[in-house]
Amino acid sequence: MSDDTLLKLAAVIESRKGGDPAQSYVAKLFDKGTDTILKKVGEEATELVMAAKDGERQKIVYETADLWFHSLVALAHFGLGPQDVLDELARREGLSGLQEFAQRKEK
Ligand SMILES: N=c1c2ncn([C@@H]3O[C@H](COP(=O)(O)OP(=O)(O)OP(=O)(O)O)[C@@H](O)[C@H]3O)c2ncn1[C@@H]1O[C@H](COP(=O)(O)O)[C@@H](O)[C@H]1O
Repeated sequence: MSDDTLLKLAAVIESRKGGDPAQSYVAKLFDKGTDTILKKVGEEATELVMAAKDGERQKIVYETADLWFHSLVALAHFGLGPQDVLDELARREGLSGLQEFAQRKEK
């Protein structure tokens, strides 16, 4: 998956806002709202942890894809997108983890 794939998927997700929940899984999530979307993010994170504990490499990839996908839905729900996250990661480039941590404590 390239940055482009993330951006294209985000555009599809955005296009599902107000769509028919019977026709689209993403439209169904938007229709159900914040609690359902955040619950899915939590579930997918847990499934990833369980796959990682089992050490199943392909399952780890599969569950990470589910987590990234549902995170994109959550971002869209809050009026954000993958570019916002990519910008934040780019901002951190070159900072050591310790510098990043120190900056956070100042906020
Ligand atoms: N990448 C995904 C994607 N990954 C996972 N899923 C769905 O996420 C759900 C995963 O949840 P679970 O594993 O918990 O399975 P489940 O118990 O059946 O899920 P729930 O119904 O309980 O939520 C499944 O229903 C998958 O189909 C996805 N659904 C859609 N996409 C992308 O989103 C696009 C738009 O999808 P629609 O809105 O359905 O057209 C698609 O073209 C895809 O590119």
